[in-house]
Amino acid sequence: MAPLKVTKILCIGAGYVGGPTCAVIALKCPHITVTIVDLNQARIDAWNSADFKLPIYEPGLEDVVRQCRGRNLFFSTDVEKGIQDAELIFVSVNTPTKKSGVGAGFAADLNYVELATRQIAAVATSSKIVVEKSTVPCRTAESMRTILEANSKPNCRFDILSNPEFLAEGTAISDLFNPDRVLIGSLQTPEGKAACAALKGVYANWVGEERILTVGLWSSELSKLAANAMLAQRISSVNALSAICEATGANIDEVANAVGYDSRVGPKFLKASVGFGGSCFQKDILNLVYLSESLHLPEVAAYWRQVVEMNEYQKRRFSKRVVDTLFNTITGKRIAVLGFAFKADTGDTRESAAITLIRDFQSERALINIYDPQVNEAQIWADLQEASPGIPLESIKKQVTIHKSALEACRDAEAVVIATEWKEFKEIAWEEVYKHMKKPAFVFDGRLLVDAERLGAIGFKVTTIGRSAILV
Ligand SMILES: NC(=O)c1ccc[n+]([C@@H]2O[C@H](COP(=O)([O-])OP(=O)(O)OC[C@H]3O[C@@H](n4cnc5c(N)ncnc54)[C@H](O)[C@@H]3O)[C@@H](O)[C@H]2O)c1
Ligand SMILES: O=c1ccn([C@@H]2O[C@H](COP(=O)(O)OP(=O)(O)O[C@H]3O[C@H](CO)[C@@H](O)[C@H](O)[C@H]3O)[C@@H](O)[C@H]2O)c(=O)[nH]1
Repeated sequence: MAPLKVTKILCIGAGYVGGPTCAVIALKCPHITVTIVDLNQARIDAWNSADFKLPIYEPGLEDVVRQCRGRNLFFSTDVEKGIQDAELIFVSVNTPTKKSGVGAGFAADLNYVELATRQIAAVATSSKIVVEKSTVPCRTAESMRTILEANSKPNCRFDILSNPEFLAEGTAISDLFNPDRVLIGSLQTPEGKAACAALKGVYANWVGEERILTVGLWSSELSKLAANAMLAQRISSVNALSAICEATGANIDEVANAVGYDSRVGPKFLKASVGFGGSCFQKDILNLVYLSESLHLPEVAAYWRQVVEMNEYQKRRFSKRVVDTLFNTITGKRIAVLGFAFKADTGDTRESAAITLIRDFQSERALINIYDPQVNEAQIWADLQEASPGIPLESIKKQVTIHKSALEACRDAEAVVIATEWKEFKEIAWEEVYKHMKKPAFVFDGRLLVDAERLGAIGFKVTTIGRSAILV
């Protein structure tokens, strides 16, 4: 069966994945018309804004959108028209952890995927390739196929592919330009293979064939969960070792470097931290835990669950170290938290370790100053409110202040806590910060970011994750 040459693509979901991924497809494939739709009008308005104030911050994204928007890249809320026109549809909607019902706290909430699938079935009047872009549990494509086939019109067939996304926020555009691999899963039928070839043809416009892996549907779905679980496992492993370093005098940077030199281990993703955050790692591991339990594999479930438990322990351990070091109480003390995003180069705050730390400091009745170069105030207040249900925003605002610069946030503080690895925190005028802080002035580096010896020489008392003594 000759593969279809795709000319019209729709993406349902204009979020962190759908937006950048399909903008890059539009850039690299000028012969393809790409439309990205979302139910969220404000989000679509931001993608269409005249001054390119896009709804997500991602280095290089604005440049891509400037080149294609209005040419072969369109953003819209007209989901139905988008479905009717497209030959290939990416489903790139959110799949958060379920908050209630069966599997609450572990299983993925597939409601958005199901609603999008039902809408495709209801509206489509011609055959479509439907591509699962969202991260989903193994065998979700089967449910999508059942829904589509049960609701399809005559002469309308649907082929389902799995094409999980591996981009990391903050480096999304370079990851998309130059991916380690593109993974496409399909049924191993002639129709499935033809659909797979059609999608492969899209990526082949800029990705070398040797990096486009084609596999079975279920392997593709599971590979996405497996990749995230193994990446997060590396961080939890190094964070577990950081606790041993703090207790023994070993230095986690030196240990990670020595271990990473082994080519079988490799140097990447071994940076000890205050804990991993982001919308994916925890959600996807919990999803894997739920899948393992559903398959009656309790030992496998317990193994992966420990990766998340170690991450919680790491956050708790860090907050406690702050309290212990500040003479066992932070009540009424001013603490500057530098960074609110879950990692540098993004404005995304989902599952950010900073939120947990601030909540812990709030419950110790500290006064907290926050500064982040990208996260807007409204987002910070929304996250803090969600983290402390039942506490009115006015009460939170009595304890927490948001500042417009690091210097301002550190003024009159007793301690600075580095929660996100923004490069600008490395380059702050630390001498100036020191002058304006209460003494002794403490720095807690949760990201192995600053030069502890240099700060020590200025006069700071520095506590670094994975290092034992306070440097004076
Ligand atoms: N964020 C990442 O870095 C990343 C990376 C790889 C994979 N993923 C996965 O990709 C998926 C999407 O993640 P995201 O971060 O882009 O989520 P997101 O919340 O930023 O975006 C999802 C968008 O889908 C829209 N939506 C939901 N249902 C819809 C419908 N029926 N019709 C139209 N729009 C609809 C929402 O309004 C939202 O704007 C998730 O499964 C996630 O696990 C995320
Ligand atoms: O050595 C490291 C590396 C990362 N982190 C932290 O881990 C979290 C996640 O970082 P990263 O993986 O870089 O960002 P994400 O955007 O969450 O990307 C992950 O999750 C995506 C969503 O599934 C996948 O597509 C990506 O491949 C996968 O890296 C962040 O809080 C980082 O600060 C560390 O603490 N130490």
